[in-house]
Amino acid sequence: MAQIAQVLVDVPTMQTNRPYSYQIPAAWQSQVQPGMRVVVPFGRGKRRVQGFVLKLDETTNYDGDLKAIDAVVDLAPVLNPEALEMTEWLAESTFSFRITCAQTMLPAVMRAKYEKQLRPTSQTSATVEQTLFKGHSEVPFDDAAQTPQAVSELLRLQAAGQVDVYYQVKNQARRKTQVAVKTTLTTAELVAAEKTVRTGAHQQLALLKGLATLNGETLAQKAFSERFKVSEATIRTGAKKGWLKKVAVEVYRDPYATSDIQPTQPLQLNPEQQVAVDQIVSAIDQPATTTFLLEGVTGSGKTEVYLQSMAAALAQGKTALMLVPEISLTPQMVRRVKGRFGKAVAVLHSGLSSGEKYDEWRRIQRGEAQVVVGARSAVFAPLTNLGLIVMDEEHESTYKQDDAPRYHARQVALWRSRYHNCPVVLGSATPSLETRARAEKGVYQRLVLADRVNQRPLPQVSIIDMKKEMQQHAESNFSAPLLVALQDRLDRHEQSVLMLNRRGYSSFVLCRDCGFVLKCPNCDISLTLHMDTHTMKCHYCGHEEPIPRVCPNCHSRQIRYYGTGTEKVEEELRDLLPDARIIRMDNDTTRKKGAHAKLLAQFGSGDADILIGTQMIAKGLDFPNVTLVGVLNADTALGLPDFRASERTFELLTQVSGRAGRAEKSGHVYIQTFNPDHYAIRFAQHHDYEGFFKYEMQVRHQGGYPPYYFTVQITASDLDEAVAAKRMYQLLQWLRPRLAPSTIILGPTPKPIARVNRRYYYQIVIKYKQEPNLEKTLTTLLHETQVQQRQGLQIGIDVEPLHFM
Ligand SMILES: Nc1ncnc2c1ncn2[C@@H]1O[C@H](COP(=O)(O)OP(=O)(O)OP(=O)(O)O)[C@@H](O)[C@H]1O
Ligand SMILES: [Zn+2]
Ligand SMILES: [Zn+2]
Repeated sequence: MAQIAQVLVDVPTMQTNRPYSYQIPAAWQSQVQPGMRVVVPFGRGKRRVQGFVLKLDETTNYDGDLKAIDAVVDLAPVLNPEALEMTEWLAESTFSFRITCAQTMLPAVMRAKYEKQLRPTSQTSATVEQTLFKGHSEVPFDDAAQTPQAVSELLRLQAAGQVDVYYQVKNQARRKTQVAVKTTLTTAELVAAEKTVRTGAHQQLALLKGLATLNGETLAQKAFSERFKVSEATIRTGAKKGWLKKVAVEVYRDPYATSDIQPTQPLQLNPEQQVAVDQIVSAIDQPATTTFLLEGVTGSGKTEVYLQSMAAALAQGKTALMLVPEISLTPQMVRRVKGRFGKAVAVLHSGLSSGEKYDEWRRIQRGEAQVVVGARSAVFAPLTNLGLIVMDEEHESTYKQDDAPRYHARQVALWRSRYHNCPVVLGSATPSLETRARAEKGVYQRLVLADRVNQRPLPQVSIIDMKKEMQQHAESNFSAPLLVALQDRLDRHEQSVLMLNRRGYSSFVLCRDCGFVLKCPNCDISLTLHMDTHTMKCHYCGHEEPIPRVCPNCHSRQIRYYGTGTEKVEEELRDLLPDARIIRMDNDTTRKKGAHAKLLAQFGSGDADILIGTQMIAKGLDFPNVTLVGVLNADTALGLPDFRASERTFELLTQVSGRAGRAEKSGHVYIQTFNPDHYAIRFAQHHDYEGFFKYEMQVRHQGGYPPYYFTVQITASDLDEAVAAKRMYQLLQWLRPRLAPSTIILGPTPKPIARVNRRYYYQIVIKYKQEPNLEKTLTTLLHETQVQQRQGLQIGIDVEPLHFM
């Protein structure tokens, strides 16, 4: 019998991938299994930490006395064998710690929370007692560590043994339970009990009759008292007399319980859809680990392809996972999947309360849900026997996590596909360049839906040159042609969508006369405005210059920060079109839970004529009566200091254009821009993804950017700017000799928003084609910087970062 457990411990300040051995107390030896969480003593003193059991051993080669496991948190493993194996791969490929990976796979409520407390020691001086503890036996660390000075003072006291930092494990996952009734008496005993009740006690008789119908099952107390018309007081009496027991039963919180989703039937596929479904289903049947790229124009019916392929997996007794960028933004998708698969569907996304998420997660873990729809972290859903993984809008950057482990859900999906031997479908109208390039090489199999369903044409797109418009209408957000089109839709009772691009607000300057954006002379990337230093900086190479007062290109004085808010746009539109009914969707109007879905439902039911919004309205919406789409400012994303700026702009314009004319009536799109000749805008005008792909690949090739190069970003942050900067320069010295001469290292440079949360950020970008030493070097870096983390400096490693800001 296993007596030793290998435990991955969670020590926030001293992470390691090496498991520690613990004795399993005799009483638990048959219970403890890999994948369970346990609480173990760690280090000296009374410190307790949480950990995951990785493995069981009969013996240990450790000589000393092994400490014993203190408590078992779970009654059954929370990480299955697949998840345990995945932590190892994920930690290696993202340069993070296994414990962080293990926790990422669980719903937030199940992650260990620690309360960090300061406690006095036997060596605490009287002054420290008075100033820090003020007579208390412990004080919260965060209260005491308000300033950098306070932190360094605490570190000094800790080093001198005057204070102890103490971590308290908290487990916050709570099941929701309900009181239910249950009887242990036989039918004969219940009948006998009836004789003991006086004849007038109708309620008690009803109670006994009711209990007799239960056949030993439990029934919620509320349902019981409604069904048999007995009061709670009578049930209490029954419990006293020993007729029944009150028990707590678990109930699931169902986030979609109140919604009225109509069941749907599979649609008759068109020939292109049929080809796609046939290919995918054949890979499910084989089974094969093929990765498909489903490249289908907006409104081509990709969703129906996903649904019918998923149905094929279910028909084989397998499960299906469908990833979507952010469900709260696309409530329509959840409805479609639930409509087709009903109760078999579990939904995981950030819009749910943590309790709801926990319940959905357990339904999946227990095999009660065969289909999972969810955002990024749903890629870890504990589905067994996977038959298909679908990733909708695969180009979306929300699939990449910003904090450690900095994983991309696509990478995890591909790993799981190999584990389960099942296909993956990556779907998009605008695939990421990386994905499309892989399909070109034959790594992914490309499936194309070239036409919209029912031969609907893609909308006509007009580009409006705002430099000319500005000369005529000065400061308006609306060009003359767009206004005419809006009025026209009002007259015809059709709907319009207006998008205001808020990405990259005011962080760059643009000439309103010639559209000029200031670029770095070395990198051909836009310079970013830094108001703190009043300079323009390049975030790739560090180049810096003063903010221009006149346009370097045309000498106009109309050079300014570009930007305008949704609220201002709404106001102006109400002036211009007083009769229009307008809905505004932005961060302000959608903060409340469910607000998104509500506003969209309102628009969908025809309660408004115009929907104004930020990027959040660009994607996935399928409203038949929308025939006009207007983009107020196509340029803001173009000005970002990021080599993906053109790709993002093309993608956004194509996606938002795709909202127009999806049903019988044809659509029209107006794109307002200061750069009417930019290739990203031209290709979007012609719905020409393939043309854009070829052109952009050349640009990337010339600039030495992905997918021709791999990139890794390393950031350092500290409360003290000098410490962060100095550490980055040391890091550069340390890295250079360890990496191949052909590898390019850019920086260090301060990050565009150099100071966030009182911390200063500096970054280095490594670009390489082949770098045999990378893995070893970065793993060493990860482990060595642990010591510095303790002193407040934080190092982050990001493989293939999606944002360079
Ligand atoms: N075979 C079909 N016959 C009839 N209607 C269909 C068929 N396939 C899909 N549709 C309908 O066409 C519309 C567009 O489909 P869908 O929303 O799946 O497009 P999409 O490719 O996901 O577009 P986008 O990329 O813009 O989100 C939907 O209303 C859908 O119900
Ligand atoms: Zn100019
Ligand atoms: Zn530069």
